[in-house]
Amino acid sequence: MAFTRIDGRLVHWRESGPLDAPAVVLVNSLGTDFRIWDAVAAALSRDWRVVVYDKRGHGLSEVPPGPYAIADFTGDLLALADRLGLERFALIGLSIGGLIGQDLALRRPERLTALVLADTAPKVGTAESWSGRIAAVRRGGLAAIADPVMERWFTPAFHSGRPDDLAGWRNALLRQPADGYVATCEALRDADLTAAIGGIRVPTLAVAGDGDLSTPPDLVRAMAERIPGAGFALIEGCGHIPPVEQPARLVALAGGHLERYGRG
Ligand SMILES: O=C(O)CC1=CCC(=O)O1
Repeated sequence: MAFTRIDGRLVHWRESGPLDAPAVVLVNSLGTDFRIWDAVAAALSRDWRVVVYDKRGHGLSEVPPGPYAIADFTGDLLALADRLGLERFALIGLSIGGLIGQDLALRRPERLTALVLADTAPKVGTAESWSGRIAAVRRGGLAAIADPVMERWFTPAFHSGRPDDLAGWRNALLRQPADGYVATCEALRDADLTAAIGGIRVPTLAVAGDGDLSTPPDLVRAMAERIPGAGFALIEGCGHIPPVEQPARLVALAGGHLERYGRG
Protein backbone atom coordinates (compact mmCIF):
# COMPACT_ATOMS: atom_id res chain seq x y z
CA MET A 1 0.00 0.00 0.00
CA ALA A 2 1.18 3.51 -0.76
CA PHE A 3 0.16 7.10 -0.24
CA THR A 4 0.69 10.07 -2.47
CA ARG A 5 -0.52 13.67 -2.49
CA ILE A 6 -2.38 14.87 -5.54
CA ASP A 7 -3.35 18.55 -5.61
CA GLY A 8 -2.36 18.55 -1.93
CA ARG A 9 -4.82 15.77 -1.03
CA LEU A 10 -3.71 12.38 0.25
CA VAL A 11 -4.58 9.38 -1.95
CA HIS A 12 -4.24 5.78 -0.76
CA TRP A 13 -3.36 3.35 -3.55
CA ARG A 14 -1.66 0.03 -4.26
CA GLU A 15 -0.27 -1.68 -7.31
CA SER A 16 0.57 -5.29 -8.06
CA GLY A 17 1.80 -7.30 -11.01
CA PRO A 18 4.64 -6.62 -13.45
CA LEU A 19 5.34 -2.90 -13.83
CA ASP A 20 6.01 -3.36 -17.54
CA ALA A 21 2.69 -5.16 -18.17
CA PRO A 22 -0.31 -3.28 -19.60
CA ALA A 23 -2.18 -1.50 -16.84
CA VAL A 24 -5.68 -1.89 -15.48
CA VAL A 25 -7.18 0.42 -12.85
CA LEU A 26 -10.00 -0.89 -10.63
CA VAL A 27 -12.45 1.81 -9.47
CA ASN A 28 -14.62 1.32 -6.40
CA SER A 29 -18.29 1.64 -5.60
CA LEU A 30 -19.89 3.86 -2.97
CA GLY A 31 -19.05 2.98 0.63
CA THR A 32 -16.22 0.58 -0.18
CA ASP A 33 -12.45 0.79 -0.11
CA PHE A 34 -9.99 -1.03 -2.32
CA ARG A 35 -10.05 -4.23 -0.26
CA ILE A 36 -13.09 -5.32 -2.28
CA TRP A 37 -10.68 -5.97 -5.17
CA ASP A 38 -8.26 -8.25 -3.30
CA ALA A 39 -9.25 -11.49 -5.05
CA VAL A 40 -9.64 -9.86 -8.47
CA ALA A 41 -6.32 -8.00 -8.21
CA ALA A 42 -4.53 -11.18 -7.12
CA ALA A 43 -5.79 -13.03 -10.18
CA LEU A 44 -5.31 -10.24 -12.74
CA SER A 45 -1.85 -9.29 -11.48
CA ARG A 46 -0.39 -12.44 -13.03
CA ASP A 47 -0.64 -10.69 -16.42
CA TRP A 48 -1.48 -7.06 -15.69
CA ARG A 49 -0.15 -4.10 -13.77
CA VAL A 50 -3.12 -3.68 -11.45
CA VAL A 51 -3.74 -0.37 -9.70
CA VAL A 52 -6.35 0.06 -6.96
CA TYR A 53 -7.02 3.19 -4.94
CA ASP A 54 -9.43 4.69 -2.45
CA LYS A 55 -11.36 7.44 -4.14
CA ARG A 56 -11.82 10.74 -2.31
CA GLY A 57 -14.01 10.50 0.77
CA HIS A 58 -13.33 6.76 1.18
CA GLY A 59 -10.89 4.40 2.89
CA LEU A 60 -7.63 6.03 3.88
CA SER A 61 -7.77 8.76 1.24
CA GLU A 62 -8.54 12.31 2.18
CA VAL A 63 -12.08 13.55 2.72
CA PRO A 64 -12.30 17.01 1.12
CA PRO A 65 -15.49 18.96 1.83
CA GLY A 66 -18.47 18.03 -0.38
CA PRO A 67 -20.48 18.01 -2.44
CA TYR A 68 -18.48 16.02 -4.99
CA ALA A 69 -19.27 15.59 -8.68
CA ILE A 70 -18.44 12.67 -10.97
CA ALA A 71 -16.03 14.99 -12.80
CA ASP A 72 -14.07 15.44 -9.54
CA PHE A 73 -13.57 11.69 -9.27
CA THR A 74 -12.59 11.51 -12.94
CA GLY A 75 -10.03 14.28 -12.43
CA ASP A 76 -8.61 12.49 -9.38
CA LEU A 77 -8.25 9.26 -11.36
CA LEU A 78 -6.48 10.98 -14.26
CA ALA A 79 -4.13 12.74 -11.84
CA LEU A 80 -3.26 9.42 -10.18
CA ALA A 81 -2.72 7.78 -13.60
CA ASP A 82 -0.42 10.66 -14.58
CA ARG A 83 1.51 10.32 -11.32
CA LEU A 84 1.99 6.57 -11.95
CA GLY A 85 2.98 7.14 -15.58
CA LEU A 86 -0.03 5.28 -17.00
CA GLU A 87 -0.42 6.79 -20.43
CA ARG A 88 -3.13 4.31 -21.42
CA PHE A 89 -4.91 1.80 -19.24
CA ALA A 90 -7.94 -0.45 -19.00
CA LEU A 91 -10.55 0.34 -16.38
CA ILE A 92 -12.89 -1.91 -14.42
CA GLY A 93 -15.42 0.29 -12.64
CA LEU A 94 -18.00 -0.91 -10.13
CA SER A 95 -21.21 1.10 -9.68
CA ILE A 96 -20.12 4.73 -9.17
CA GLY A 97 -16.73 3.45 -10.34
CA GLY A 98 -18.46 2.56 -13.60
CA LEU A 99 -19.97 6.05 -13.80
CA ILE A 100 -16.45 7.43 -13.42
CA GLY A 101 -15.36 5.05 -16.20
CA GLN A 102 -18.16 6.26 -18.49
CA ASP A 103 -17.24 9.88 -17.77
CA LEU A 104 -13.56 9.23 -18.46
CA ALA A 105 -14.38 7.39 -21.70
CA LEU A 106 -16.34 10.44 -22.85
CA ARG A 107 -13.81 13.07 -21.74
CA ARG A 108 -10.48 11.38 -22.47
CA PRO A 109 -11.06 8.27 -24.62
CA GLU A 110 -7.42 8.28 -25.73
CA ARG A 111 -6.38 7.32 -22.18
CA LEU A 112 -8.44 4.10 -22.14
CA THR A 113 -7.76 0.81 -23.87
CA ALA A 114 -10.83 -1.04 -22.61
CA LEU A 115 -13.73 -0.54 -20.24
CA VAL A 116 -15.53 -3.04 -18.02
CA LEU A 117 -18.65 -1.53 -16.46
CA ALA A 118 -19.83 -3.67 -13.55
CA ASP A 119 -23.22 -3.20 -11.89
CA THR A 120 -23.55 0.36 -13.01
CA ALA A 121 -25.64 2.65 -15.17
CA PRO A 122 -25.47 6.17 -16.61
CA LYS A 123 -27.92 7.20 -13.88
CA VAL A 124 -28.08 5.27 -10.61
CA GLY A 125 -31.09 5.68 -8.32
CA THR A 126 -33.29 8.76 -8.17
CA ALA A 127 -32.80 12.24 -6.70
CA GLU A 128 -35.39 11.33 -4.06
CA SER A 129 -33.68 8.08 -3.07
CA TRP A 130 -30.29 9.81 -2.73
CA SER A 131 -31.76 12.73 -0.79
CA GLY A 132 -33.39 10.26 1.61
CA ARG A 133 -30.13 8.38 2.07
CA ILE A 134 -28.16 11.59 2.59
CA ALA A 135 -30.60 12.77 5.25
CA ALA A 136 -30.48 9.39 7.01
CA VAL A 137 -26.67 9.35 7.13
CA ARG A 138 -26.54 12.97 8.31
CA ARG A 139 -28.93 12.07 11.13
CA GLY A 140 -27.68 8.67 12.16
CA GLY A 141 -24.35 7.95 10.49
CA LEU A 142 -23.69 4.93 8.29
CA ALA A 143 -25.35 2.61 10.83
CA ALA A 144 -28.67 4.17 9.80
CA ILE A 145 -28.45 2.68 6.29
CA ALA A 146 -26.17 -0.34 6.75
CA ASP A 147 -28.86 -3.06 6.79
CA PRO A 148 -30.68 -2.04 3.59
CA VAL A 149 -27.34 -1.49 1.87
CA MET A 150 -26.25 -5.04 2.76
CA GLU A 151 -29.51 -6.33 1.20
CA ARG A 152 -28.50 -4.63 -2.04
CA TRP A 153 -24.82 -5.56 -1.95
CA PHE A 154 -25.20 -9.30 -1.39
CA THR A 155 -27.66 -12.04 -2.33
CA PRO A 156 -29.79 -13.92 0.21
CA ALA A 157 -27.47 -16.91 -0.31
CA PHE A 158 -24.48 -14.81 0.76
CA HIS A 159 -26.42 -13.54 3.79
CA SER A 160 -27.31 -17.04 4.94
CA GLY A 161 -24.17 -18.90 3.82
CA ARG A 162 -21.40 -16.43 4.70
CA PRO A 163 -22.53 -14.62 7.88
CA ASP A 164 -19.00 -13.78 9.03
CA ASP A 165 -18.07 -12.28 5.66
CA LEU A 166 -21.33 -10.34 5.72
CA ALA A 167 -20.49 -8.96 9.18
CA GLY A 168 -17.01 -8.02 8.00
CA TRP A 169 -18.23 -6.14 4.91
CA ARG A 170 -20.86 -4.43 7.04
CA ASN A 171 -18.03 -3.26 9.31
CA ALA A 172 -16.12 -2.05 6.26
CA LEU A 173 -19.13 0.09 5.28
CA LEU A 174 -19.60 1.42 8.83
CA ARG A 175 -15.97 2.54 8.94
CA GLN A 176 -16.15 4.71 5.83
CA PRO A 177 -16.08 8.45 6.61
CA ALA A 178 -19.71 9.64 6.83
CA ASP A 179 -18.87 13.04 5.30
CA GLY A 180 -17.19 11.41 2.31
CA TYR A 181 -20.12 9.01 1.92
CA VAL A 182 -22.65 11.86 1.90
CA ALA A 183 -20.58 13.92 -0.55
CA THR A 184 -20.38 10.88 -2.87
CA CYS A 185 -24.16 10.34 -2.62
CA GLU A 186 -24.49 13.95 -3.76
CA ALA A 187 -22.41 13.15 -6.85
CA LEU A 188 -24.67 10.16 -7.57
CA ARG A 189 -27.80 12.25 -7.02
CA ASP A 190 -26.62 14.78 -9.61
CA ALA A 191 -25.18 12.41 -12.24
CA ASP A 192 -27.00 11.50 -15.44
CA LEU A 193 -24.88 10.43 -18.42
CA THR A 194 -27.80 8.75 -20.24
CA ALA A 195 -27.83 11.17 -23.17
CA ALA A 196 -24.04 11.12 -23.51
CA ILE A 197 -22.98 7.47 -23.43
CA GLY A 198 -23.93 6.85 -27.06
CA GLY A 199 -20.69 8.74 -27.72
CA ILE A 200 -18.47 6.17 -25.98
CA ARG A 201 -16.00 4.62 -28.43
CA VAL A 202 -13.87 2.62 -25.98
CA PRO A 203 -14.43 -1.16 -26.28
CA THR A 204 -16.88 -1.87 -23.47
CA LEU A 205 -18.19 -4.91 -21.64
CA ALA A 206 -21.04 -4.47 -19.16
CA VAL A 207 -21.62 -7.08 -16.46
CA ALA A 208 -24.37 -7.39 -13.87
CA GLY A 209 -25.09 -9.59 -10.89
CA ASP A 210 -28.37 -11.41 -11.46
CA GLY A 211 -29.44 -10.53 -7.91
CA ASP A 212 -28.26 -6.92 -7.87
CA LEU A 213 -30.93 -4.73 -6.24
CA SER A 214 -29.03 -1.42 -6.69
CA THR A 215 -28.45 -1.56 -10.43
CA PRO A 216 -30.63 -4.46 -11.59
CA PRO A 217 -29.59 -6.42 -14.70
CA ASP A 218 -32.17 -4.74 -16.97
CA LEU A 219 -30.71 -1.32 -16.13
CA VAL A 220 -27.18 -2.50 -16.87
CA ARG A 221 -28.32 -4.16 -20.10
CA ALA A 222 -30.05 -0.92 -21.16
CA MET A 223 -26.76 0.93 -20.61
CA ALA A 224 -24.91 -1.61 -22.76
CA GLU A 225 -27.48 -1.20 -25.52
CA ARG A 226 -26.76 2.56 -25.62
CA ILE A 227 -22.97 2.14 -25.92
CA PRO A 228 -21.97 1.27 -29.51
CA GLY A 229 -20.60 -2.28 -29.73
CA ALA A 230 -20.79 -2.96 -25.99
CA GLY A 231 -21.23 -6.52 -24.75
CA PHE A 232 -23.32 -7.63 -21.80
CA ALA A 233 -22.93 -10.59 -19.47
CA LEU A 234 -24.84 -11.76 -16.42
CA ILE A 235 -23.07 -13.05 -13.31
CA GLU A 236 -25.16 -15.71 -11.62
CA GLY A 237 -25.53 -15.92 -7.85
CA CYS A 238 -24.36 -12.37 -7.37
CA GLY A 239 -25.60 -9.10 -5.90
CA HIS A 240 -24.09 -5.65 -6.38
CA ILE A 241 -20.48 -6.47 -5.47
CA PRO A 242 -19.16 -9.21 -7.81
CA PRO A 243 -15.49 -8.72 -6.80
CA VAL A 244 -16.50 -9.99 -3.35
CA GLU A 245 -19.37 -12.38 -4.10
CA GLN A 246 -18.25 -13.89 -7.43
CA PRO A 247 -14.63 -12.79 -8.04
CA ALA A 248 -13.69 -15.77 -10.25
CA ARG A 249 -16.59 -15.12 -12.62
CA LEU A 250 -15.75 -11.40 -12.78
CA VAL A 251 -12.10 -12.22 -13.48
CA ALA A 252 -13.10 -14.63 -16.26
CA LEU A 253 -15.36 -12.06 -17.96
CA ALA A 254 -13.23 -8.96 -17.41
CA GLY A 255 -9.99 -10.83 -18.09
CA GLY A 256 -11.32 -12.02 -21.46
CA HIS A 257 -12.29 -8.47 -22.42
CA LEU A 258 -8.92 -7.13 -21.28
CA GLU A 259 -7.06 -9.81 -23.25
CA ARG A 260 -8.97 -8.81 -26.35
CA TYR A 261 -8.70 -5.02 -26.07
CA GLY A 262 -6.64 -4.00 -23.05
CA ARG A 263 -3.18 -4.51 -24.53
CA GLY A 264 -3.61 -1.72 -27.08
O1 LIG B 1 -25.13 1.48 -1.79
C1 LIG B 1 -25.72 1.10 -2.80
O2 LIG B 1 -26.95 1.16 -2.94
C2 LIG B 1 -24.92 0.59 -3.93
C3 LIG B 1 -24.34 1.65 -4.76
C4 LIG B 1 -24.98 2.58 -5.49
C5 LIG B 1 -23.99 3.41 -6.16
C6 LIG B 1 -22.75 2.78 -5.73
O3 LIG B 1 -21.60 3.09 -6.06
O4 LIG B 1 -23.01 1.75 -4.90
